[in-house]
Formats: sequence, C-alpha cells, structure tokens
Amino acid sequence: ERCTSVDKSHVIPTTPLVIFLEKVQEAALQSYGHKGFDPKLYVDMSLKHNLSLTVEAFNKLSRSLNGSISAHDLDVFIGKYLGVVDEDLVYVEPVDYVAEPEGFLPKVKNSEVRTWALEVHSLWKNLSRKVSDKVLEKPEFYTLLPLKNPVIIPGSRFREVYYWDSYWVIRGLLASKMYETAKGIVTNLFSLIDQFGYVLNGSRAYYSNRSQPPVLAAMIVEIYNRTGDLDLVKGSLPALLKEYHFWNSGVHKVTIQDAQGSNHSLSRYYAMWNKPRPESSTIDGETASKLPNICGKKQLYRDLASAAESGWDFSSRWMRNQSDLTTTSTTSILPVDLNAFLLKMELDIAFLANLVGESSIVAHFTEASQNRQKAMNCILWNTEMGQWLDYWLGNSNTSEDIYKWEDLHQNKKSFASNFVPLWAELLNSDDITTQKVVQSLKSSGLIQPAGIAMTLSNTGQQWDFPNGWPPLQHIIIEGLSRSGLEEARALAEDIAVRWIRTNYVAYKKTGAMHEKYDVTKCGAYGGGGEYVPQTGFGWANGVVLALLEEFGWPEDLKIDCY
Ligand SMILES: OC[C@H]1O[C@H](O[C@H]2O[C@H](CO)[C@@H](O)[C@H](O)[C@H]2O)[C@H](O)[C@@H](O)[C@@H]1O
Repeated sequence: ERCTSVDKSHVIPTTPLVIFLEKVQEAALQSYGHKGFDPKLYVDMSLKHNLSLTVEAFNKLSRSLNGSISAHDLDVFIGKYLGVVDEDLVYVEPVDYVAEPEGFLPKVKNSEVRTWALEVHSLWKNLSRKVSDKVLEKPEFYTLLPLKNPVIIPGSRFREVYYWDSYWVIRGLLASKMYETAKGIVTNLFSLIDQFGYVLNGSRAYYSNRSQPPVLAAMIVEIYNRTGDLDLVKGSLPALLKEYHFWNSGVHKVTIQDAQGSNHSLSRYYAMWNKPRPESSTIDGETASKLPNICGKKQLYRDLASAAESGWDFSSRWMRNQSDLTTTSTTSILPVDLNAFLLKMELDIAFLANLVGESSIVAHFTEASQNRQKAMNCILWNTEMGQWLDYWLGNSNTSEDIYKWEDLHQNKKSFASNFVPLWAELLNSDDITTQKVVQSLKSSGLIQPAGIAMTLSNTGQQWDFPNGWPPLQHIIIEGLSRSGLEEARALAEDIAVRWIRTNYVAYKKTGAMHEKYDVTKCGAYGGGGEYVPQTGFGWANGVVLALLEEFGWPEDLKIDCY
C-alpha cells in the first residue's frame, strides 16, 4: 500500500540493538504474560556478548506452535546473554551535596516542613548516577547513551536523563545549592545537541527520533542567575542556536495565514518516527491493530511518538475522539505550550547573548520573539475565553503548504497548557489581559483542591483529569507570580500551598515523592496511563524545593490536609 510521502520520510532509523531488544520484549510478553509486564525493561537491557552471537542464540530458542518461548527458556537466555538494567548507570555521590546547605530555604520557618524539605533535598543522593565505564568501553552493547558528567534521573523505571524533567531537577538543585551538578547536567545536554542537533527525549538510543519540550535556554538562565557563570553562557550559545533551528525548520515549522491575510510561523511537535515506540512497542502495536490499514497505522505511530515528544503522553488534548487513543493526532495541532516555550527560548537567548556582547544575536532573537508573540496573538489567542488555545490544522489549501486560519479550528477546551504563555512573560506590562487570563483560569474548573488538573476529561490517560503534574504546577504558579499583578500573586501562592501540602501528605503516607498527583484529593498520587505510578521523583522534588524557596512556609501554617 502506498502512503503519502510524508509518512515514509522524516524517519530517523534506530540501532540494530534496539530492534533486537524489541523482539525480546515481544517474546517476553508472550512468555510471561501481561501481569506486571513493563516493556521498557527489555529495551534497557544490555548485551553480554556481541549482537550477532546473541541474535543467533535467540533464534535457536525452541518455540511452540504459536511462536512463543517457554518462560524458563527465556529466563535462561536473558540470564546468559543480556545484562540486567542499572549496570549501565551506576551510583555516584554528588560532589556538591551536603546534608544541610548553608542558607537553605530561608523562608521555611515551620520545623515540620523544614525537616521534610531536608529529606526531599537528601533524595538527590538517591537519584544521582554516572554512566558506567563499561558503556564508554563498548557503547554498542548498550542502549544508554554515554554522557560525561553525573546525571539526576527521575527515578524508578526512568533510569536515564529526561530533557524537560531536567529543568525542574535543576530548579531544585539550585535551591539545594548544588551548582556543579546543575552545570554538569546542562553540559551533558549540549553534547546531545552536538551529536544529534537537538536534545533527545531521554538519553537512550531509542529516544533519538524525538525531543521534548525545549527548556534548555531557561535552564541556563536560571543557573546564570545564581552563579553569574559567563563561561557557561558563552559556551551554551552554539548549542542553543542549533536547537532553535531544529524547532523552527522542516517538519516542526508551520506557516499559517491569519484572517487579515498575513502569514505567520508557528511550531508543532513532530517525531521523526513512524513505528511503535521501542520502549512501548508491544503496547503501540496493540493500539494500532485496531486500525485497518498500514498508512493509518504509520500515521498513528508518528502521532503517538509526537505526543511523547510533547511530554503529554497521552492525553485527550491530542485526540479527535477523547475515548479513542487511535484518534491521537498530535502532528495536526499547533500547541500553545510549545510556542510559549519557544517564545521563552527566544527571549532567553536574547538575554544570554546580551550578557556576552553578541549584539546581532540579541537583535535577531528579539525580532523573532516579537514575531512569535504576534503569531500567538493572531492564531492562538481567544479573547472571549481569555486563554490561548491549541489550533487544529485543517488541510493546507495552497501549493506552498500554507494553512488558512479559521475560528472553528481553535480547540475551545480548557487545558493547563493554555496558561503556559504566562510563564513566557507574554503579558509583561499588559494588566488588563493578565486580569482576564487570571479570571479565566479561576473559572476554568482546572484548579482543584490539591493543585491544577491537566484537562477536564477523565479518560484514564495519565495526562488527563484528575492528574496534576509537577512541571505545569510550577510553570503556572511562577507565571502568575511574575506577572506583577497582586491578584495573580495571591492565586499563585494559594496553588503553591495546595501543591506543597499534597506532596507532603502523600510523602508521609507512602514514604515517597511521586511523578504525578491526583489533584482532586489532598495527599493522593496519580494513576492511569500505560505504566504503574512511579516514585523518586526528580521533578516532583525540584518543584517542591523551588516553591518552598519562593513562598516559604510560616511557623503557624498547618501542613496537613484539612
Ligand atoms: O515509557 C513511556 C513514556 O515514558 C516517558 O514519559 C513520561 O515520563 C517522563 C519522565 O518523567 C516525562 O518526561 C514525560 O512527560 C512522561 O509522560 C517518556 O518521556 C516517553 O517518551 C515514553 O514513551
């Protein structure tokens, strides 16, 4: 069957090792069954012998009539030929960790909260890793990518560095005064840009077909604000310029004509992949089996991987029919958050370039930010709702691939992402619009007893109601509090208190920090999606520490749920 050219092109091939481990993953599902099965475990395994010998041994395993290998035979094969996970990334004590850093969270006066914050701070030690020498010696035996400096992992099944998670990890490290660790993390990300042209979703070979929300420039700004390190700033610019190009060219770039006939450029998520995600290959295969033809399947695989690129995997936000994952159409959407992140990137690059006297870069990025601001206001802003809205791309009706704006194509549903432009300081000095956005957030239904819900649809997907995720809490809280409006700052503080409380109570109940929380109940962690809830957890820790640093906690404020 012939698919459109775009289905076939824009694919970055994966490695032979990943392809083989996907076969092991498939065999493991057949042999061990669905119960407790995590497909990612298999693509994180390493080789003990070279690949051809291993493949030969795997192909010789005896199979039953339906092609399955007995659980015993597979156990023996894995034990003999494959390395267990965690051998590739080994524990390392962070060089700048001290049990109680000087000047730690000065505004936290309540002793119970202070004790807990110090425990959260101590979790950096649990999550600190470095790439083992074995990976450096034989990279072809591992799916983990070599990185020079120590890393902080999110935790549990996420045994590698993640791109956008790293921003909130760094915010927490800065509150913990761990500047060297923070700098090491961004230097690692530069090396990925050097090699691939963009920061990968995560530091595994199977993540090389996509990125994640672009927040590297924001990391550099935060580190610079604390350390004044101009060498870091200077060294970051070539990487940031390369990353900027990635997001604003080729398949990521979309031209759209507004109602007045002016053309604008905005960006979308677009994974360079049209097969099942290797880390969830068996699951994607099952999802796509509901579709009748190969072209539809390829498009769905791309759209699922693109949802992973957005960081929102998965959500009704990307679906044409919210109860049907096969209708995920991420690449047909101009997302508010991606464009707000890119606007922030433009402003951040201009700020950084100014610090090191690169005036032509300053001029270029200041102009780019003005253009994007204009584009976002023409295409994504909705005055009646007081929100920016995701935009559904219809068919481009000109030969130059230019889409024509139509009011009906704005997605009128309220998502937490609709408020990300607050963080990009899009509203700087415009109090009337800020007020409108604050009212809109207040009446959106997204603010719940324990934080902000991602959407209002309860679909069972993990980026839907009733889940609230740490990055979006922080982005919206910080956006509100930096807007300069008294009412917005008060709302920011109110949400921060709810979020800190729920993290604290869940920690006391379960002994762990969680990747996501159920925002309808104070003290409850989140669920849904394709894997069991994870603990650890890099960005949850970072957000709590950053919020406690900003807002503090008075002596007499109760930390328990009401
Ligand atoms: O294995 C399934 C998916 O897992 C990751 O996504 C989730 O965890 C990440 C790490 O905390 C986080 O960045 C992301 O927002 C979460 O949805 C991974 O990033 C996906 O690519 C992967 O398919």
